[in-house]
Amino acid sequence: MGIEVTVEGLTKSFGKQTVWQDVTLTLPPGEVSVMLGPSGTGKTVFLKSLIGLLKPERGRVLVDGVDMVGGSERDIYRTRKLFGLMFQDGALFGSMNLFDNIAFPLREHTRKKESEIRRVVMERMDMVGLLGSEAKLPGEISGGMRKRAGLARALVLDPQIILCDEPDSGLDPVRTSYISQLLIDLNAQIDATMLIVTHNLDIAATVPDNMGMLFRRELVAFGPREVLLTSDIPVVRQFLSGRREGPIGMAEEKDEATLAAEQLAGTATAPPPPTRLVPQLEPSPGLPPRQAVQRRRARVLGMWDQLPAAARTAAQTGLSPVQGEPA
Ligand SMILES: Nc1ncnc2c1ncn2[C@@H]1O[C@H](COP(=O)(O)OP(=O)(O)OP(=O)(O)O)[C@@H](O)[C@H]1O
Repeated sequence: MGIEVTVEGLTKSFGKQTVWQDVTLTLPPGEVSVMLGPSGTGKTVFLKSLIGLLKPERGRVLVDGVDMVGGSERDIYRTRKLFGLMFQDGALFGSMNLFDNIAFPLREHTRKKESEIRRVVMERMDMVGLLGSEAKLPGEISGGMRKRAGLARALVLDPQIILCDEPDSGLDPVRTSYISQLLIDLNAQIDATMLIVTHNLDIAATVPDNMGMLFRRELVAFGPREVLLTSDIPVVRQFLSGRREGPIGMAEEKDEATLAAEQLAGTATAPPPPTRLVPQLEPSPGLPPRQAVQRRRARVLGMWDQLPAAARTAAQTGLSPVQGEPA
């Protein structure tokens, strides 16, 4: 099962610019979470802070008993091996074919024999639908294939936590649907804790168990998908409905005058949240059920009293796949 990631009071600045402050959340083990937020709100900086590549000034990131912010370099380096990272562009080496790109972490970090490396690489290439493309160079394949290769490479060290930075960037809607399904299928197969950073509304609606949103240097919300998808927090509504009306402007925040004009015109708010949610994706036929589903069900029922009424209503259908409604 994937490992829990606990973030406590995290604050990151570059010089005088605070990217975000006092971010606190827990990524539940084996569940899929998505972090949303307008461009420039520090989502990539957040991912890099989780693995200790960037150092926040305050707060802790606890992974398997190690603080990825203040722990020793030795502990951080060792714990980083529990993570698989998929960057926006796949971050592949242009001069290496796909096989060698995907084999790279195994050759770098393990003493496995070439025969074993071949077995692992082919298995992961099969998982992401790239068998037969071993000899291709990154420049010879499509953006979607590069992303899948990046994902295969993120998987070779059997990560217990997977971080994906904008898996949809540069992909058409159909390829994005395939990537969404692939992420759910991977979760069913390896039960890893996953955090996906994205702007994509389809991914947000169909993939995660939990969602969060960064805006104006704060974590606006983080919780079960039902809470965010039915939220009436203006910035969350605006983002999820993809409208201009609301607090997010072209330069992230609208100025006071624009907001006041919208209030006057009665266009300041996004439409109300939906009452029924688009169902979350299921693993493809033939794959095992996601183990996270039952754990999450128990977790959400445990916080039932604290959930807003709209989230409870939305959760009632989604949380009762077997029988009976949560009380
Ligand atoms: N190494 C760095 N040095 C200085 N500033 C940085 C550094 N890395 C990121 N930033 C700044 O931090 C802010 C957040 O950047 P980040 O890339 O995390 O945003 P994002 O939410 O991922 O954006 P997008 O959705 O457009 O990818 C930006 O203002 C960026 O310029």
